[in-house]
Amino acid sequence: MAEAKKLTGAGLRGQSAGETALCTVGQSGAGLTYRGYDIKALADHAEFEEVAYLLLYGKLPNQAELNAYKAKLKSLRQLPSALKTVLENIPADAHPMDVMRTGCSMLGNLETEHDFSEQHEKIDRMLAVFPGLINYWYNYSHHGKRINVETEADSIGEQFLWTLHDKKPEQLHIDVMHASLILYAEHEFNASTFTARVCASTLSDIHSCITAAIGSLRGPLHGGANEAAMDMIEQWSDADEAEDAIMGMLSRKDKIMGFGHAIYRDSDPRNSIIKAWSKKLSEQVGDTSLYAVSERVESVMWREKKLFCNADFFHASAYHFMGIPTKLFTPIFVCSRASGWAAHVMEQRANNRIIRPSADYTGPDSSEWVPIAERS
Ligand SMILES: CC(=O)SCCNC(=O)CCNC(=O)[C@H](O)C(C)(C)COP(=O)(O)OP(=O)(O)OC[C@H]1O[C@@H](n2cnc3c(N)ncnc32)[C@H](O)[C@@H]1OP(=O)(O)O
Ligand SMILES: O=C([O-])CC(=O)C(=O)O
Repeated sequence: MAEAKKLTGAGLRGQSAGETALCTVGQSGAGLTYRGYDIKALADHAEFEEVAYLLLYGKLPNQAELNAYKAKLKSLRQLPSALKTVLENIPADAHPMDVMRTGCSMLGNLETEHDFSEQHEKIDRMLAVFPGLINYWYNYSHHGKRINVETEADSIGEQFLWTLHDKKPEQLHIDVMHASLILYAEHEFNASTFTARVCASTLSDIHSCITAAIGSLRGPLHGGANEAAMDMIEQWSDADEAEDAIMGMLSRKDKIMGFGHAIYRDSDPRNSIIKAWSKKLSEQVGDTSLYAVSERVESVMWREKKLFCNADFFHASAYHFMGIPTKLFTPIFVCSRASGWAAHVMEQRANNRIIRPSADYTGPDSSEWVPIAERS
């Protein structure tokens, strides 16, 4: 069994900041479980909605419960017209994560959570709405098209692809989306989830918690790494060119996006799963460079730095092969992680104390007041 990574130093590394029954990350150096279920079993066998239900309702659904849950999510997809108006006013060059953040916040204005007894309703609504929300904005701002978001799609992943391309997606792509959304659904006290929990600890409303988490996920050191990885790998036309470029980046001490992890030591268990899907998709589209480039970057990073791909790296090529524009990669992460964030918000609310750590003061001992006219 691999040893767990030694966790010390800045960034609260290695400090327990609370309890959770939702997820374990890297306890044996590599593993990932949601409520005790291994990530590989979930990604191999479950639909995303089963996993969302597991996180949000505490158990795997039976068939009748799953059918009812999916039917409910399907019935909650429509976008309020005031939300459409807001989306239509956001420019095409806005960052799609800013669109998600604004869209979530606007939904909170229109359908405010007045009482925690409404939390499940509000969460299900967000899960149902998010794919259509981002793709409504994308299609309107980029193609001048007002799409119908009330599709016949059977799942959240299918809904994302359907509303993006305005047509029913093929089965392989739906299968990839289930696996991808499952891999991204939950990850213990990562930065965005912790953000959601800090917000929840003030007894704020669910839309504020999720909006805050979206802002936190946006950064390239967290969810934004899948887009940054794509921007990097698409510059190279073959594996040798990629190797030369990576060697140069390492010599300049550049960060290589999609590699490394705050908790895992020698692998991220999500990588081999999304990598296998990326390979399958590359074969389907007849790709001759991007997958080979990605594999070479992976082997050079391990050879040179013992750094491994995290969940984001092979998501880049997988999403690209499905015709998803790079700027929409991180919003897909939101469509998935909203389930984990919301489960953490509910867990925090159920056993709450306001999160308020201390700081080690490093400023001056004492400063003497100087009237404004005498200041330099
Ligand atoms: C879904 C997700 O959010 S997964 C994470 C997505 N983020 C990325 O892919 C961004 C690239 N990766 C990183 O920036 C980091 O690995 C993080 C933010 C994920 C983790 O950060 P940390 O916990 O501080 O990393 P860690 O302590 O393991 O770093 C050890 C050393 O490896 C280096 N290192 C870590 N990751 C990378 C990388 N991707 N490229 C180059 N060097 C790296 C660090 O700079 C550090 O070097 P130093 O000791 O000389 O300062
Ligand atoms: O756990 C982390 O720090 C980041 C991560 O992989 C995730 O949120 O999925």
